[in-house]
Amino acid sequence: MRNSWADSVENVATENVGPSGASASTRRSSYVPPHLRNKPMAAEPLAPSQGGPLSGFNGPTSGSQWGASRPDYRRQGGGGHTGGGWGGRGSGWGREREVNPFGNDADVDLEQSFDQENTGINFDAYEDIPVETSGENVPPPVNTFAEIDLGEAVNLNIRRCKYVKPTPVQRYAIPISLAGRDLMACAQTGSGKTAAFCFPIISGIMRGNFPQRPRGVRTVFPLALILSPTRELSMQIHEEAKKFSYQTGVRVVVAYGGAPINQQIRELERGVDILVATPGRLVDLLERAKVSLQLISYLALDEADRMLDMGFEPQIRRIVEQMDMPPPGERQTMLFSATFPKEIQRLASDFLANYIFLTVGRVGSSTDLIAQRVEFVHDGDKRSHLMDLLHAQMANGVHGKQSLTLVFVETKKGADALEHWLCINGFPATAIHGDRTQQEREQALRTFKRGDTPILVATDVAARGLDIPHVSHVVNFDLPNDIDDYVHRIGRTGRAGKTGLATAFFNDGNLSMAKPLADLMQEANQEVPEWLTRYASRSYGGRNRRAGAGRFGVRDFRRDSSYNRSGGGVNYYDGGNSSGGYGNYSGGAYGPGVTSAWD
Ligand SMILES: Nc1ncnc2c1ncn2[C@@H]1O[C@H](COP(=O)(O)OP(=O)(O)OP(=O)(O)O)[C@@H](O)[C@H]1O
Repeated sequence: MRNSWADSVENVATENVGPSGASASTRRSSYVPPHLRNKPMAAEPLAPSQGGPLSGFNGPTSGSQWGASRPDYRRQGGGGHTGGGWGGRGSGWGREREVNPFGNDADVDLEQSFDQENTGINFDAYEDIPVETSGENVPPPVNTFAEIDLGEAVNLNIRRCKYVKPTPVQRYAIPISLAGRDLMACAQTGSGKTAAFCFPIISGIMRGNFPQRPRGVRTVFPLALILSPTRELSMQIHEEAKKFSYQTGVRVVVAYGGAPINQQIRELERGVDILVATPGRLVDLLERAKVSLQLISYLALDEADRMLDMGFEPQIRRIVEQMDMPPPGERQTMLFSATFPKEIQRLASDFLANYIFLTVGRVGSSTDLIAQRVEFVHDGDKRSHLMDLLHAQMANGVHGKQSLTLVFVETKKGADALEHWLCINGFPATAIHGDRTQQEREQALRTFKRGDTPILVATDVAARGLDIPHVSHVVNFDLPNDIDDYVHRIGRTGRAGKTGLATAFFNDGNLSMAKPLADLMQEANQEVPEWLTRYASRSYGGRNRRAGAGRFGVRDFRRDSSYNRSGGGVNYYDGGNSSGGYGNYSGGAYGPGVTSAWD
């Protein structure tokens, strides 16, 4: 029996994070799940018996790791999966047929080698990108996928994805992760971070021998957990991870709020290796003892700075530190984002052990692929100004299925009102925000992606991570209050080496953004209007992470002279190196992020 959407209402309430940052579920803090009862909080984890993330990957040149087949362990736990054929890679799903995530494309071009260019991706755009690593014994980067031993099944999927060579963040992050190292990675929007954490996790699970999962319980024991801040981003990561793990025998399941939890539980019970989840729904599943984190060997936080800011931190700490997940050092932890304020780095370091800090491109910078314009527009003139932009786009043929426009506004009400106004003025539009049902949110994204409604009006719920092809123009109808949010918003265009345009409407209500915006545009070699420079030079205050930051924003906070670990001042970055020029970071005040329509 399928659950109705009404069933999920209660779960939505549980999932949503209130302005205080506490979810309904976190308030039920006295509840102890059955599998944790009579146990100390930090239960001793069942360490992977061999081949786990810390057990000696010999580096990209060490030959194949693919001798042994995977043990048939999944039928012990979850209780739901009865099909055979879990053991072999590429053996499909036993009696359950694995859906081909590539559709009809699955079998094309598999003979082609990685050397053959077959996509329109402009990798030259990334040629001179500055890269910096810090930490001990940083593994060297690779230049090609062929240099990395990800296994034949994953290699086939990389070809099916038409990835010809690794992006810069992948070149550095994948060898680091395959070597079992913890990683805090900062790379520009649209530069392929999802694959950078998925590939090592999938190949690690394929390579590893993990302990048998307990029999006779209905709790499931994933081996990897990927957390992301929004439902749509979790769904997207799930879709990507399914492609990367097609016919590997690695099973990926997603759990997010706003959708029926019972359906997700049934899906989990059929077996799960990699769980992709939003924090609120995961806490719910943990409290119901449907999921145990005892066997987690890999933890990835996408949009990690967002996950650790004021809105999410308590939930993340609860999941990572107060349930049954193995501690840092016994699991491998990877944090990824395009922005990483120093205060967040400091918090994040609690989750990591002897980690490597990697920056590809200037930390928190926008990519040069995005042409940025800023225009002075009074609030009352914004609609007609937007209309002018849209008419000009149409006149230039830049409108329609191949040329989507994403318009960011500050409030949910504002999103609804602008969507309505655009529609009645002849511009098919849709909207996405936190007050819409999950069905409506997904429908809005679908019609936008298809180009049926080539304009999407969105709150910040769509600001991070979403990879929507053909978004050619991002309009900041209302500017955010935080420059990092601006970076993520405009990053919905100019992805994977393609170019894009971002237009911001600025007025006296955005004074605190003047300086960070002018600095950011300058960094990205954009033309800064004189009037904005004048506003910036008046140096309005405001709670901005980047206010006062040096030219290249934040870098590894351990490099600060004030950083002192255990009073010993351990120098964690001696082994680091950099290519490309970084200026000196001169410190920046991080203020609390503005929580809005997040999951
Ligand atoms: N090696 C590659 N070759 C070609 N395309 C790639 C490669 N790696 C990733 N991509 C594509 O690049 C696009 C952006 O990737 P992804 O969504 O992982 O970016 P991201 O860095 O996570 O962005 P954001 O910071 O916005 O979350 C996707 O469409 C993805 O399929």
